[in-house]
Amino acid sequence: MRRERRMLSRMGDVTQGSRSRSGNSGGSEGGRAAVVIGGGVIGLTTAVLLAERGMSVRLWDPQAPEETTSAVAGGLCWPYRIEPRARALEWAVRSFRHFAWLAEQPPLTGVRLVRGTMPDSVPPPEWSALTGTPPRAPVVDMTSYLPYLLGRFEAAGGRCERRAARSLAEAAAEAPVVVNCSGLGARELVPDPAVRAVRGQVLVVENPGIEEWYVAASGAASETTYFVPQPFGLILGGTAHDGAEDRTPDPATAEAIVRRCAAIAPALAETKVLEHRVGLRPFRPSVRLEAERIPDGRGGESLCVHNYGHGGAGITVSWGCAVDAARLVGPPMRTS
Ligand SMILES: Cc1cc2nc3c(=O)[nH]c(=O)nc-3n(C[C@H](O)[C@H](O)[C@H](O)COP(=O)(O)OP(=O)(O)OC[C@H]3O[C@@H](n4cnc5c(N)ncnc54)[C@H](O)[C@@H]3O)c2cc1C
Repeated sequence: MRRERRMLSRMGDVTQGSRSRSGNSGGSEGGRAAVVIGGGVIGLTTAVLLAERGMSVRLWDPQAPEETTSAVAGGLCWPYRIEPRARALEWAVRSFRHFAWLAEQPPLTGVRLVRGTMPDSVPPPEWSALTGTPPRAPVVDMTSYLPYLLGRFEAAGGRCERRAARSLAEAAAEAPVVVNCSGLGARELVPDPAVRAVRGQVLVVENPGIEEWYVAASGAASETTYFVPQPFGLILGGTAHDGAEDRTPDPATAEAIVRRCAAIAPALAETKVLEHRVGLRPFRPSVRLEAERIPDGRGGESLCVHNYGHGGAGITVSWGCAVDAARLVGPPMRTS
């Protein structure tokens, strides 16, 4: 755990944030208390960081991690379908460093550094400097990684509660700090009409021996062609349909994905399909990562830090965004 703290402090000093002027003290054992809303990769990562800084953190989500959009993701760390580009790149670069460290313990974390090809895109120099040429990027097995994050959160004293926040005020009534990582749920919770779903469909197939990832995806195209090797099979993708919300896999779409991938790797034409998956990317024209003060329902105020709208790159930017969210939360101990 000490090594993890050292690693995070190298990513950015998270103890120098602004001081809270919260009227709601609600801490435990002298530390400040927080409710994190949302247990996908964004909420879990942020909750880990806050709990490891000594805050008393409760994580609210009516769903288990394996039911989230985060569990559907291909798991390749690459800044795709996320805005604003420049900030996303900074978050991705900082996250890369932490993922590279997690990749030193792949069976535990589910993170590996894997070589691949992206024929259609010229990555920004900051990204190429990290990934090399040809690129070697983090590939995250979400079936291992989400439980790893959960274990790390609980080891740091965090508590998971299977409950939905009906409003931000409900959470504010229970803690001086609320961190809103509700993804697509922010549409209703905030409410924020700028958040919209970008539907993605993928398949998991038996891997005929492919060890490198391949991605042909332009930012705006609704059909992409990619495969990502994972320990449980090869993920084939994909689609990106703006505003579509049907979570049922479409057989014709699945066939078209296999055809496109087989045009690149012919062995994929005959491979056995293990699973169909659909997820809704929580897209926003600009990720919302900022703080505001909200009423706590008792005449005081709580600090609310928003961290949502990460579109097609939530895993890729998760650690960088969590560090910025922690800065906005401020120091772990109560100061007023
Ligand atoms: C097909 C597909 C492939 C993808 N591939 C990649 C990839 O290779 N690399 C990458 O970086 N990204 C990828 N993504 C994008 C990535 O999955 C998302 O950006 C990421 O999962 C967003 O994480 P999140 O935690 O914000 O949202 P989610 O995982 O959706 O979690 C949000 C959680 O908030 C909870 N919630 C909502 N409202 C409330 C409330 N009122 N109270 C309590 N809880 C609430 C929900 O129940 C949910 O569990 C992919 C997405 C899809 C669909």
